[in-house]
Amino acid sequence: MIKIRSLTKQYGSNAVLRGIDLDVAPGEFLVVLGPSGAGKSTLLRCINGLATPTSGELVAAGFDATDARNGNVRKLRQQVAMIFQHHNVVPRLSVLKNVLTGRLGQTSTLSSVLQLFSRQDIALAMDCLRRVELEHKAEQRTDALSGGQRQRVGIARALAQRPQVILADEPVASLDPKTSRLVLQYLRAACRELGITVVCNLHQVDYAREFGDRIVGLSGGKLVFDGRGDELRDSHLNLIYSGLDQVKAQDELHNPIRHTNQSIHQPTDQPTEMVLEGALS
Ligand SMILES: Nc1ncnc2c1ncn2[C@@H]1O[C@H](COP(=O)(O)OP(=O)(O)OP(=O)(O)O)[C@@H](O)[C@H]1O
Repeated sequence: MIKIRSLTKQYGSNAVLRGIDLDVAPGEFLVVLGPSGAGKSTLLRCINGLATPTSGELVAAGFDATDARNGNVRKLRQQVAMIFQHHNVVPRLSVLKNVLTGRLGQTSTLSSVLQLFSRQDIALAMDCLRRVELEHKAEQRTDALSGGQRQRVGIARALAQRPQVILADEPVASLDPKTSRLVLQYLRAACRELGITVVCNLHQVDYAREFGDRIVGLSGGKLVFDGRGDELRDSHLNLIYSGLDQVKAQDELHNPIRHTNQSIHQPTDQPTEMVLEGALS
């Protein structure tokens, strides 16, 4: 479902992703672990076209994610939904309307502008709300919900897109442990039932072991672990969380980054918030 080869991403002289090779199978729940600044968000942003890779190959849901042309990115994002740490729901809209915004990419421009949704879209949105057990809140304003409930609305919105892939960027970072597990349970159950592939960035090793079919560890922009939760040992965690300097030093020794030969993209990628605001205006 996702195929990544020799992927690099540089922001100016900052080499954030340094040669990622990764395959994610259809229906797999993959967790990405790594310290702050390891490049986890950048990896997800490359997968759904929010950031343009500097070099390498990246195919997601059948689309070439290195092709930054508008038409291609739009089609890619229809198939690759995103869930964010801060929910990114619109507080003043009802829960149902928030979920329906997941259908905007599939409706005509006029319908989107007028926020006209078909009966099928509304039925689909209600089904997505049922999967996160929030159908009884459909007509409530979203700002009346708790943080955990808002994140469940975020999951329902992603599901309403009917994507092949969901990318979740630290979806439980601002939630308490009990709520975090509940949210991850909803995400995993819905994706299992619908056969959706998930790539989920997490900071919590326990949740990674509990929910991930597979875990990859990212450190200094390189993958330093790839295996099942029960294969993840303390030595791997040391490499993931303390190995930043070693990984970079080894890389400079064996595979120096050729700043002169690469096309270096300036940090002009679209911020996440802008994309969402654009979809709702
Ligand atoms: N748009 C951008 N412009 C310039 N630099 C960026 C941009 N986005 C990310 N970076 C840089 O890329 C590096 C990796 O950031 P990224 O957000 O991918 O890390 P992360 O592993 O997701 O961290 P965290 O766990 O804190 O979210 C950081 O040094 C960051 O400053």
